[in-house]
Amino acid sequence: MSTVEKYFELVDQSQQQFIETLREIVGIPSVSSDASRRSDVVRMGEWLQARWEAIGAVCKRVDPGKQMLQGQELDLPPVILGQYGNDPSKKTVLVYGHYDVQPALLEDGWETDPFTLVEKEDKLVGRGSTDDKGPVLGWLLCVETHKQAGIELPVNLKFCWEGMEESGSEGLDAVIVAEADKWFKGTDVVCISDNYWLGTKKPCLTHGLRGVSYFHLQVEGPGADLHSGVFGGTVHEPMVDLVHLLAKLVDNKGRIQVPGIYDQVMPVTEEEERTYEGLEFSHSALSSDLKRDIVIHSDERDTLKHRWRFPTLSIHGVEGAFYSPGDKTVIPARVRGKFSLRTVPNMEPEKVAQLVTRYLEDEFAKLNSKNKMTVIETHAGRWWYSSPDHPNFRAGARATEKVYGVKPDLTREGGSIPVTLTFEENLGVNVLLLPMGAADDGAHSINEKIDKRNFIQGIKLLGAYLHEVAETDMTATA
Ligand SMILES: NCC(=O)N[C@@H](Cc1c[nH]cn1)C(=O)O
Ligand SMILES: [Zn+2]
Ligand SMILES: [Zn+2]
Repeated sequence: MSTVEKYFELVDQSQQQFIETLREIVGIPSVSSDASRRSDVVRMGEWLQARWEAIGAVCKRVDPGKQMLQGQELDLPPVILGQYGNDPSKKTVLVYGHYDVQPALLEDGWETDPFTLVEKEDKLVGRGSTDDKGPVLGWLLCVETHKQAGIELPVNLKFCWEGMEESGSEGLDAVIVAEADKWFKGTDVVCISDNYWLGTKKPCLTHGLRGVSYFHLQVEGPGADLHSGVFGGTVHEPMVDLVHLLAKLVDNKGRIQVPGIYDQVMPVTEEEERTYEGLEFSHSALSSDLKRDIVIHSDERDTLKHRWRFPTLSIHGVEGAFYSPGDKTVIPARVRGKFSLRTVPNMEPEKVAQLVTRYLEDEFAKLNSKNKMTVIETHAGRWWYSSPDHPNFRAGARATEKVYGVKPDLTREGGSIPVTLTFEENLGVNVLLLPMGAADDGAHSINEKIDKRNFIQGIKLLGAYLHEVAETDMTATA
């Protein structure tokens, strides 16, 4: 039996124990966007540091500074840097993941408490199970299992765990820039497990991500909320202005209405057209996931293009609006609409912000409103595109074949992990995205889950990848 097979066998034997550990960390509600949960985010980072140190990793906790959140000044959660092994004859792999999660409330529609991991048939349901606690834990369990089995890790492992990814990775870029020639020195390749398969059956490797530019559109009117019976029709209502402006941003076919926004978008080439062929992706599976057929496009390739390589604009919510049950006849005094654009090659965030702001100012001027409008860009992360023709991807493909017995699809992703580009640019090495979860996991949604199979096979995949990297000449071109 080869060392990798021995590792696989031990992973299989440890399944229930691995699930219990996932249960423990899903139970830490590390929601980075909620000031009242900040101590839980920090606790989660400290949990990871303690567990890695317990197996002999050398860790460094970096506290990246402060932030203002919900009117409070808070310490940003720690970035946990670490190193396991320091053998100059081995390659060094840097892995990244995030230990914070999206908010989740039972009343959002969860069938069970979001922060209690529930085993439901073949699923492990709980906030963070797939995004990104399952994969982050996967790396730890992979190394712990090697140690327990007496199998030498074939590479040196560096890691970087952050607690602000779901809130724009505030503070992280500065840490990476500062540590590029220090903590991260000697890194040969980077691997990130924080995205999903295209479908539910076939694994994939990912070589592109969209960027994200997030905006708050604030409209301020009277000094306090007003009675609509007394003031309706006699004052400029902030909500009326806001709804009008939000409706001007995008049409119901997904076409962004901001002039100039498509000018920087790279045209589709014939070579790119071919990359959409033969992928595990279908509208019927997508509609069944969505529980209703609400897909805009009729051609599957168009859906993928609008997910991967065209910009999109989504409206997320309105702060300050009346949203409780009942019929309160209020005119809200100040409202903030929140929306974001997903950006693609070759869009520049600065240009996007300029176009969006100018357009909203022009549209607001047409309203002749006496309210005050402000456009605030709260965070922006850049898109990333890389050629999959690199030995790091070949190592990922071989590992996938070993675990799943199929060649992985090559995909891009509609979501954003801005740190990917920061690593690539500052460390000058290739980055592979190696997802663990499947398309129907419901990341950011209610009832988020990871299939037991993906979790367990995923832990094997991460280990197999490290063994493949060790045997791959990272300087060889195809
Ligand atoms: N798994 C990656 C992910 O979910 N990324 C977030 C990043 C983000 C940006 N702003 C807030 N969160 C995403 O929405 O793509
Ligand atoms: Zn994530
Ligand atoms: Zn996420």
